[in-house]
Amino acid sequence: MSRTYVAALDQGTTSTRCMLFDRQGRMVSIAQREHHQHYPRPGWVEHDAGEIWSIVRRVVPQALDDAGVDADQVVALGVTNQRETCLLWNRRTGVPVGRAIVWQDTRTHDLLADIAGRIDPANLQHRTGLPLANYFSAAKLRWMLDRDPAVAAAAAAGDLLFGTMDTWITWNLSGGVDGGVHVTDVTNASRTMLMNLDTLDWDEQLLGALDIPRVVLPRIVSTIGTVATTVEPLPGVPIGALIGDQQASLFGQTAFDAGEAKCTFGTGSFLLLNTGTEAVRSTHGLVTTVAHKVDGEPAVYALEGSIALAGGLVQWCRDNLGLIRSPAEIETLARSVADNGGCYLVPAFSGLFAPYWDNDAQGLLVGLTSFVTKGHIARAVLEATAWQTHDVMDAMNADAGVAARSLAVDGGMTSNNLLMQTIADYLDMPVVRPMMAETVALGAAYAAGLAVGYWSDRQALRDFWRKAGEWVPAMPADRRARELAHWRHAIAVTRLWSQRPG
Ligand SMILES: Nc1ncnc2c1ncn2[C@@H]1O[C@H](COP(=O)(O)OP(=O)(O)O)[C@@H](O)[C@H]1O
Ligand SMILES: O=P(O)(O)OC[C@H](O)CO
Repeated sequence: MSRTYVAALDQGTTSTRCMLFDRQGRMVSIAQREHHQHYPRPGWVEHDAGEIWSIVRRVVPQALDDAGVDADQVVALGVTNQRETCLLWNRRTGVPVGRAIVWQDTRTHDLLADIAGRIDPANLQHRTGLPLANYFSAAKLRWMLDRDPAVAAAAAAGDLLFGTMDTWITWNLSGGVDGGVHVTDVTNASRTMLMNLDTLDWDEQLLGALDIPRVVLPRIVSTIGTVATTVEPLPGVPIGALIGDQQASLFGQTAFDAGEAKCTFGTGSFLLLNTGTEAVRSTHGLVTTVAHKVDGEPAVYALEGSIALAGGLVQWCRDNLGLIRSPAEIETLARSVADNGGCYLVPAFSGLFAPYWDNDAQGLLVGLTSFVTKGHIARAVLEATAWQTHDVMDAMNADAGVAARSLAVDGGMTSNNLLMQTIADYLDMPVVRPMMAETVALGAAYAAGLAVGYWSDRQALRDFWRKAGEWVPAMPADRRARELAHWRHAIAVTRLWSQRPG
């Protein structure tokens, strides 16, 4: 009998990758391609959903070809995705209405006050687990409908379909205009600001208040459970799981049980703590979200500290400032100096997310003197990620009522040893990285494999987890306290700048 595999499709903010995993949880192939980032105006970030679908059609067969695997050896496919990014498309032609609006986009800023007038933000937060912010999909959808009355009319008439990237890809994978399945899973739906956290269905009060026609919305399904069968580019494979990428990495780190956490450092950074079947409402600026749901079982929830900009700031140093030629160079540059030289950077490019939720904040670089070199700025760039992680961990500990003892990490930035050490120092706790750093795809594969019985239980998956690196805190407490005080002051100055005259 030929060997079988599970495929994972990871549609991220910067790229789309397809990976194959074997029964031991080992990655046997990977095919990856970047898509274009469109910045048509300040604060606007868009993706071309058609380009993303054409990339999916290339990377899936490529991953199989590279491993010499036939389609009938793939027992299941898991789809994972950048979350709040969303679009509308025509159900008869399959053509998107404009570009997808990306989670980092802030164009809906002025709409937020209007939404706050339609529904009390505290009520909104209780229902959805989310603070009123540009980040989530609801305001983006409202913006698309407001932009063009013809779009609003077509949506109300049922001619358009709405979706996050899991929905768009699944609809296309399962046949598109010829019977594509229009679904999203609970983890992605929990990022739209339209799903009720307790009923796990679209919230009628919110749809009414935001004037969203229910007919455009996908059906909400469980995370783990076959929802459709692929038609192309890989025919006849059960789609066993849909799962938001941060929830997928929680699953890939095998943080299945309440009390287990992880932090992923990619374009942004996302710290998630599994809270079990209880949807814990944060009182410290965190988001309540669905971690996963097995079909027929209660949902498992998580508390999340979302940081908008982490590795994306490193890319900005490369692309906009020309400070470095590759992300890895930021470490070399930062190591050229002993410390930050008094320089602090608050990367509030999309406002400040957790735990501050300041939609008006903009980025800030403070402490500049003639002494400061680009090495100090590189340090400040890395420290910004470390301090933001510190702040969300503080909030997490306060909400959970217990202090975490260590932090499991993954994502592209974890190859930066200086950053990992700085995080251990600032959080004053050990940081551990697993051998398999592609935890997002791994989590989607685990979820899809469990759905079709490829793996019989989760314990087998836990046994695959292997530690690859560990960083232990080595910073004197008085230095940490001094640096923290400076960082807090920089945050305060950022928030003061938010109140600048219009
Ligand atoms: N050595 C490094 N030091 C700092 N940042 C890095 C390093 N390597 C990669 N990155 C950052 O990590 C991000 C890519 O990680 P990845 O997990 O692939 O992100 P995403 O899933 O958001 O596309 C990029 O933003 C890049 O700038
Ligand atoms: O694609 P990533 O890894 O940048 O993740 C983006 C998040 O899902 C945004 O909420």
